[in-house]
Amino acid sequence: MNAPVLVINCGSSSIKYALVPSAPDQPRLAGLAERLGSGGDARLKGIDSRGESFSQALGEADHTRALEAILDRLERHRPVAVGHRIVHGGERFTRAALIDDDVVAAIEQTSALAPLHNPANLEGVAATRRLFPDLPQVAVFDTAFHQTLPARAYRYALPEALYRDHAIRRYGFHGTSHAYVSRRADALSGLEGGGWLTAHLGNGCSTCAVWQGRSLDTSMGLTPLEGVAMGTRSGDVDPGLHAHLSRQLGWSLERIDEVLNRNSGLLGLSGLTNDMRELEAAESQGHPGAALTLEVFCYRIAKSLAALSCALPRLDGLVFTGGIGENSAPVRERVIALLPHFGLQLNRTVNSETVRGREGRIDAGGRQLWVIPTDEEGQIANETRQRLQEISA
Ligand SMILES: Nc1ncnc2c1ncn2[C@@H]1O[C@H](COP(=O)(O)OP(=O)(O)O)[C@@H](O)[C@H]1O
Ligand SMILES: CC(=O)OP(=O)(O)O
Ligand SMILES: [Mg+2]
Repeated sequence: MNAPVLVINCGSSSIKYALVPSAPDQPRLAGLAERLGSGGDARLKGIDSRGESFSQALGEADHTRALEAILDRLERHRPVAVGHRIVHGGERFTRAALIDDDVVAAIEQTSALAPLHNPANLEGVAATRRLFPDLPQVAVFDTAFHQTLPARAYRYALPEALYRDHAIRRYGFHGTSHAYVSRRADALSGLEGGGWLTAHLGNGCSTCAVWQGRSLDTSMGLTPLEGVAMGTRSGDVDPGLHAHLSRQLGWSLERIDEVLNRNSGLLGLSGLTNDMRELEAAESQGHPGAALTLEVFCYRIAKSLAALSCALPRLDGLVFTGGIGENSAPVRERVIALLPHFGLQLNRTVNSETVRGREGRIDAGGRQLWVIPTDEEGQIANETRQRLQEISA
C-alpha cells in the first residue's frame, strides 16, 4: 500500500490535515483550516507539494466546505484511505477501527465524555464519508494506547457500580503522541523497551509513564480535563469544587464545566492568554500574573511526572513534546529544575539551542532528557495502514 493516507484531525472550529506518504522521506502536504462555522473569516493555511506555504480565505465555511477546499489542495495526489483522530474511544476501542455505522454509533456514545472533541471528530467523519464514499476510513483513538493501564491506575476510588454499570474510569488521551515519542526515545537511545516519562505539552497537556512500549499510567482521566494545567483547562481541582461553586455561588453545571474547560489553565490564571509565547513575553516584561502562571504550570508538570514515576520499574529518562514541550526551553528548564531527586542534568546550552522540529538530547549525563517533535499524523497514518493490512490479510 504505497499511496498516501489522508489524516484528518477535526476540532470544533478547525481541521488539521496531512497527506502522509508511505515513505517517511517523501514530503507531506499538510495544513490547517481554522475559524470554521464562526460566520465569516475562515481560512485554510498549509504547505503545497512544492513545499511552499499558502493561505486561502474560506469565508463562512463549515467543516464540509473546508474539507472540499482541502481536497482541492491535494492536487493530483489521491489517498488510499482516510485516518481520523478520534479522541475518546471508551473501553470498547483498544485499537484502531474501520469506520462503519456501528463504529460511528459507538463513538457517539462516548461523546459525553469528551464534549470538546468527539462531536467535532464525528463531524469530520461524516463529511469525509460523504466526500470519499469509496475510501476506507479508519478511526484512530487517543485512548487506545492507554488501554494497557493496570486497574490500580485506571480505577477511581468510587463505588464499584459506577465502573461496572457506567464505565467510569480513567482512560487517558494523547495516546498517539505518547506512543510515538516513547517509541522514538527507545530507538534514539538504543534502550529498546526503556522506562520513559513523556510530557505532551500543547494546548491540551498530559504526561505518561511508558515501560517497554506500554502505557502504565497517565495524567488525563475519564475526560481530557484531569491532570496538569493546560491552555484553557484547569486540570486537577478539588473534587469538592463543583459542589462548592454550586451551593455558594449558585453556578449551574454547564457554567462550571465551561469555566473549567475553556476559561481556566494558562488563560484563567494569567487573565491574559492561553498562548505560551505571549505568556513568556509578558513575564519578561515583568507581568506578575504571567510569572505566577508559568510557575504553576511548570510545578504541576513536575509534580505529575514525579507521581507517575511510581508506575515505572525503572526510569531511563524524560521526553518533552507538543508545541510547548518542543519549543519552550524555559519551560523544560523549569520542570527539570523541580525534579532534583531524579538525577537529571540539563545541558543548558543545548537546551536553549534545540531548534524547532528537530529531535535533540538535552542532558549532560545522568538520566536521558529528550526533545522529540510529536508526529500524531504520522502515527495515525501508520495505525490506519496497519489496520487495513490486517483486515485485508
Ligand atoms: N516558540 C514557542 N515557544 C513557546 N511556546 C510555543 C512556541 N511555539 C508554540 N508554542 C505553544 O504551543 C502551544 C500549542 O501547542 P500545539 O501542540 O501546537 O497545540 P495543539 O494541541 O492545538 O496541537 C501554545 O501554547 C503555543 O503558544
Ligand atoms: C485530548 C486533548 O486534550 O487533545 P488536544 O490537545 O488536541 O486538545
Ligand atoms: Mg494537541
